[in-house]
Amino acid sequence: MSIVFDGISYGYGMNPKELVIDNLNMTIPKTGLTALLGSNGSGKSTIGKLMAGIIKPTAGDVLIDGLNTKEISLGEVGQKVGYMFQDPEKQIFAPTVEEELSFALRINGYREDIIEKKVLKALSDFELLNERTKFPFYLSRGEKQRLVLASILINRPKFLILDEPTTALDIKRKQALLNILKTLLDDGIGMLIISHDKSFVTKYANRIIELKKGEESSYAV
Ligand SMILES: Nc1ncnc2c1ncn2[C@@H]1O[C@H](COP(=O)(O)OP(=O)(O)OP(=O)(O)O)[C@@H](O)[C@H]1O
Repeated sequence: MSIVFDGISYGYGMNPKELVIDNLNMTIPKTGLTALLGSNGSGKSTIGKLMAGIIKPTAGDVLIDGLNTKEISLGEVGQKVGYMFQDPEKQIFAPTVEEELSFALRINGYREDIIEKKVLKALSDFELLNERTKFPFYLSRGEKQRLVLASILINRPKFLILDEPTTALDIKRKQALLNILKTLLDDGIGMLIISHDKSFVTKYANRIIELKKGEESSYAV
């Protein structure tokens, strides 16, 4: 079980000389924590989006458990890989916290009593019980982030990509997030964390990938 980048190139523009990722080959194990580090603009978020199937490679293939992201739907990728954007606000759509949590379950046809149970557990696990009926826009940044994480995890993906999860979190909130991630890792959920915050990610990372202009050098820790 792994996520494989097989000869991946990606460019946002039409000019082939302006590739952000140029013939990248790497395998990311489906368990443990992989940290993806690199300077601004080196292509970290682009790699995250390629892994989550949000964008498709210009050349090469991204294989998730052997399935090519070009050949499966975004929904199918989403059942395997959850992706938390750099800015959590960009992925909150529902008018209340509980509807944000139940949205995907309803689409996937779960019974109402099961949805109720799952939503209650998520609210409790992520300390959002008091926010249940609130308009998500008014939540604090930390609460928004917990809501997004809870909404992703309620669909039970096997792998999680977190893009700069510690931006704007204070030390207490960073520790709270680390505790959540540690529990997920112990439950066997694999993770890729994109970050500038080396001290945060290296705390639990099994493997570090450093990106330099779309080339990777990786080492185990
Ligand atoms: N939607 C887009 N359209 C055009 N160019 C883009 C787009 N998104 C990213 N880029 C460019 O692609 C390059 C890589 O961006 P990416 O966001 O993947 O880097 P990053 O390593 O995550 O950067 P940061 O650490 O600043 O978040 C940058 O030069 C960026 O300007």
